Amino acid sequence: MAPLAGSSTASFQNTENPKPKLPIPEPIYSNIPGTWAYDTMSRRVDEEILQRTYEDNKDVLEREDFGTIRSKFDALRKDLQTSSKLQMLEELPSDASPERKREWQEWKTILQPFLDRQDTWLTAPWMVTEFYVYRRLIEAIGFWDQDSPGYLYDPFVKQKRAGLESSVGSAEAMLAKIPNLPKSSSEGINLAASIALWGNKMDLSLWPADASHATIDIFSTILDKAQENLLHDDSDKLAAHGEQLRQRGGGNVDIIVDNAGFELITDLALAQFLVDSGIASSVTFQLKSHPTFVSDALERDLLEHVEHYANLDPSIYPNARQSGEKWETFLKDGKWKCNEDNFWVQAFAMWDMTEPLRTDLKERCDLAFVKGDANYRRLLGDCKWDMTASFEDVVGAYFPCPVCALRTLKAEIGCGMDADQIERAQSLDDNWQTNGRFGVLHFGSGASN
Ligand SMILES: O=P(O)(O)OC[C@H]1O[C@](O)(CO)[C@@H](O)[C@@H]1O
Repeated sequence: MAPLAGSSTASFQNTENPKPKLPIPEPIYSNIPGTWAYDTMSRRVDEEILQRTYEDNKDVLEREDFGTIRSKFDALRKDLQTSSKLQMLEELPSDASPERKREWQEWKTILQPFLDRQDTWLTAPWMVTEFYVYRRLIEAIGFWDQDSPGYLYDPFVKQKRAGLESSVGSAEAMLAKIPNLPKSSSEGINLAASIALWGNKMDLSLWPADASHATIDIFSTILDKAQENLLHDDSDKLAAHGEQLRQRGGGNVDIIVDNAGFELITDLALAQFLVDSGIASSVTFQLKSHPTFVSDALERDLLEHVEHYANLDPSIYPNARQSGEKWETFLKDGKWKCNEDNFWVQAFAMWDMTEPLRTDLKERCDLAFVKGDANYRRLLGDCKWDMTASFEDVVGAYFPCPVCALRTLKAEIGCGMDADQIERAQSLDDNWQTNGRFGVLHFGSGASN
């Protein structure tokens, strides 16, 4: 089934923000059988992700006081199973805080064009519906409702903890490398970035975690294949920019974080290197404001990861323990900061970044690392760009500051890859766009206005 005529709304707000330099193509829809987007929205989210969420939270979901939450959770699953029409989020109580009202209004802005068209879960753009699943889950839980038994309840905590525990074995070997990386040559920043890039392969929404891998160093094998599996590599540009920041005494670097668990440990390792090398005088972790996409990290996850590592047994995990202690100091000294923002859990294209976040990045941030597949999809507005279209013209042209995307490919979307690399990946692997085997490192200079 082709997308509905006139349904190409990739940009949900009419902001004055700078836009990509090239004409914006159609977004991805999830109504074409055989595509990964279709499988995700018609089956995977309900049968795998929400089913596992139910199993992980069975003890609370079957409690009497969770009755209303359970009904809303089941209703969400039913809506997905029947691909019903989208509906607006529930109205807020009149005494809701300005923050909640604003967040609700932003979702209204996102959803209204598709509510007007009576779109279903499959006919609205994929990015909208996939983010909306998690927002509906948060609504069902009553995550922000102080009177709800689900107040601030994280349904993914069990998986995130398992991911944290199983990260240690691989992380011990990886963290041993970080203090020894050369600080002023491109080799150091390139290896630290490569570690954070390939950390994105270890994604719990695709490959659920269990603690049984806690002593196995799987990641070394992944890193061995890093260069071979990279389909675009701007690490020279990244290193040159990093060196400029280092020479002027260090910049403000942000990491727009993706998954908790092993990937987050690789982000902390990157941030450690950035501070130790003098490339960054401060690192801000941009984190999700509510549980989403199963494994995406909140501030509390980050703090829990740091604490876990700082308390590891030093006779078994000396390097991981030492890093954990160092990370605690960075947080205490204010060299590392955490910032949660609703924008990171919304389906806006990144060129429609909301305020005050956009102005903050524009004025304060000297380099933003954008981690993972879902964030990358948003960089591209989840639109079907020509895969060879330059990253600078698509993202570098509008992003509010210099930007480096570190992504393993998990969705049928991309840009900035040479045709011969695309052909190589196609010939090696039928599922090259979605199975996380291949990665890209893109650098964009950012909009000047
Ligand atoms: O954790 P990441 O890298 O953002 O990956 C999550 C993304 O991957 C997928 O699971 C597949 O595209 C999406 O559902 C989601 O956009």
